[in-house]
Amino acid sequence: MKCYPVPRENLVLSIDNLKDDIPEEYLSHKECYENVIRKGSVLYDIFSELSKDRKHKAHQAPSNAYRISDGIMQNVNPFLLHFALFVPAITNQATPEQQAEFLKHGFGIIGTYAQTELGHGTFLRGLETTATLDLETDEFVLNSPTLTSYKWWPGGLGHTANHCVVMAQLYVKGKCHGPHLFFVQIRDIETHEPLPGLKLGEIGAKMGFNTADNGFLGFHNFRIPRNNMLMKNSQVLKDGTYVESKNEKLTYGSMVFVRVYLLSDMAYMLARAATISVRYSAVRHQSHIKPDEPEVQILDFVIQQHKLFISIATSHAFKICGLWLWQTYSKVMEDIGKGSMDRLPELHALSCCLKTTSTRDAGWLIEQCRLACGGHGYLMSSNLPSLYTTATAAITYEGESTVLLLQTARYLIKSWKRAMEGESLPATVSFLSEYFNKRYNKWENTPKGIVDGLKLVVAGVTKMCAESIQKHVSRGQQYEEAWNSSSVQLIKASEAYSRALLCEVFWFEVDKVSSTLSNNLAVVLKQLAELYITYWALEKRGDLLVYTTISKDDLDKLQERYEELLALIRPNAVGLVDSFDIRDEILCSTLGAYDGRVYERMMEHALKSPLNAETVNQSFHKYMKPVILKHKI
Ligand SMILES: CCCCCCCCCC/C=C\CCCCCCCCCC(=O)SCCNC(=O)CCNC(=O)[C@H](O)C(C)(C)COP(=O)(O)OP(=O)(O)OC[C@H]1O[C@@H](n2cnc3c(N)ncnc32)[C@H](O)[C@@H]1OP(=O)(O)O
Ligand SMILES: Cc1cc2nc3c(=O)[nH]c(=O)nc-3n(C[C@H](O)[C@H](O)[C@H](O)COP(=O)(O)OP(=O)(O)OC[C@H]3O[C@@H](n4cnc5c(N)ncnc54)[C@H](O)[C@@H]3O)c2cc1C
Repeated sequence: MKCYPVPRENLVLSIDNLKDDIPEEYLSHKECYENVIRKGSVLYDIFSELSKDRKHKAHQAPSNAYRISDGIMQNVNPFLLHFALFVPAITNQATPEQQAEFLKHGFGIIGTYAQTELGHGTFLRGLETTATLDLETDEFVLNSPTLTSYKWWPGGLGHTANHCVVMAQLYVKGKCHGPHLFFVQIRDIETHEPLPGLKLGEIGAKMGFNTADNGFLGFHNFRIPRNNMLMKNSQVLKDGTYVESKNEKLTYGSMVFVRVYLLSDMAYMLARAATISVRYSAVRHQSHIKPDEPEVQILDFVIQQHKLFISIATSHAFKICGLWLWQTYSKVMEDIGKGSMDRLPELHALSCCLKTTSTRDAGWLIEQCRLACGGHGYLMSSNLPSLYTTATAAITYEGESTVLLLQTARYLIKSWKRAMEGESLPATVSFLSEYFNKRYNKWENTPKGIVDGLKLVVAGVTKMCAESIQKHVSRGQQYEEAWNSSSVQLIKASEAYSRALLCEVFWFEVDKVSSTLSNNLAVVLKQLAELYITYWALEKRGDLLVYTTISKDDLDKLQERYEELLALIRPNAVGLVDSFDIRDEILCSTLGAYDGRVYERMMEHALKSPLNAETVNQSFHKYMKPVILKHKI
């Protein structure tokens, strides 16, 4: 990701009107939205001034913008899609001339990415919005032919964005050419009124993400210039000639960008949850270990360490793997720019399974951090509930988890077949050839031995899937039916692949840099990486017993080593979460503040509840009192 000058956090955090007088949980749905627009507009203005001052492309957010925005907003920024998908879609899918035209207003326009419809989110080839070329007027006519074709979910679409990139089925001279992207203005810049021929609104309250302004959009004979189709990969000429893309999947490139980004995003989500729960566990004293000694810090309970240290390790795993995946993405994008798309399928497969595993793990680990804080973790003021609802939305958006794992499985099966035919494979799946040629080692109780074992599981499950598909086909099913019949195992193969990748990249990246680090830092990072790998070896002991030569004795030794690692990490636990360096104003947690004044902060926050503004609420006199007096004996 390009590094732009970043607004120093303390500059942004010092701006008075970015502070909230009333905690957001006490605002109405509408007040919440208006509050984030107020704060988001201040940020938007800062980023705009910042980029103009430094002659940077005046439409790209600084690299730490997301982190600052998350903290200031204390919820999702309704301008997020402008930066996350609208601008990347234009810069990746439009010609240079179109980019200059569409982005000439820089921060003067606010966009979103309108792909999902009421009736379709996963199956893009089933999208119903149409864009039909009118040769006479040199325009496309956009329509939503059915209720299910209404765009539904795009962030910022309800009341914030005035432009969007729309995914619609392209029709030229009566022929459908499949989903293509179009640049569409949807509101008047001055008045913000929806343009004629459009039906716009927000989709209603959600489990979380309630400030994202997810909206709906319907088209009725809405006209845009022909040049508004993003034409970098495929074109429609003035005479109606359709020039197809070298690879129709290039249209989906913007989704790969966000999936790659989400690994780092989840690292940050987990860093926050771990900071809150570990610091709280150092402050909270509860119960005894030795009956004749004072109550202990709950962080001294080994089971509490088991619940929390995996989150510290996982945050580092996702950060390191996120950087590795970003480098892969950047290289593949560079290759595509030079006309080679050889590695696009590999990138697609990697981004699908790593996005899924990182978002799923972030979800259950944040929940585990919440539960480890007892009742106080259930308070909104702990910020753990909001972290949970924000993180778990990512399991669904940008590609629903099951569907993406099946995409990776598709790649594994194809790679397995190539291995059977003796073809060479990319490094990320070359272990399939080694397995096929029976070139693998006896179990070793070392991080490398565990990584090799996890790869053997992937190969073994992939082989089992290939055989299952073949079995169903031999019984008369079509390939697609056989694929569906084997999908439970196919998901398992992808999950195993993703876990092996995370363990391998985490361990070897840490091992690679450890010689450049101070001894103390190298030791602690290696302890975290070994904890992560050993944790997952124990979690996946069943598969390891089936597919490797691991023994019961090896597993007992791994369990012992795991518990040793918990004890080794315990003295550094608070220092490790402090090193995430997340300021209180961004952490937004009564339980996780740096000064440890948990109980005072909890009471301060409770007193901000509007209910505590008076000792007796009016409802007593209006409703309770008559009933109490009536039944008073
Ligand atoms: C003011 C201050 C603000 C500061 C903010 C700063 C912000 C900074 C940047 C932050 C960036 C990110 C932050 C994250 C926030 C995100 C917020 C929410 C965003 C949510 C957005 C969305 O949800 S957009 C909609 C997402 N939708 C999807 O993902 C749809 C999923 N479905 C699909 O991808 C496809 O339909 C499918 C793959 C599932 C199936 O399609 P299809 O049936 O056509 O595929 P097949 O299975 O038949 O396979 C066909 C072949 O195509 C290959 N393929 C498929 N997809 C891709 C792809 N994407 N890339 C490459 N190749 C692909 C597939 O492999 C098959 O190939 P073969 O096997 O060779 O046939
Ligand atoms: C908070 C949030 C923000 C969002 N923001 C945006 C946005 O900005 N822009 C945008 O365009 N979209 C956005 N979305 C929509 C999101 O991309 C879709 O919800 C997502 O792609 C899933 O599609 P769907 O909701 O139609 O679920 P479906 O695809 O209908 O999935 C429902 C179930 O069917 C299963 N299923 C579907 N297909 C298959 C298959 N082939 N094989 C096996 N099982 C299958 C799924 O696994 C799932 O269990 C957002 C969604 C959320 C929750």
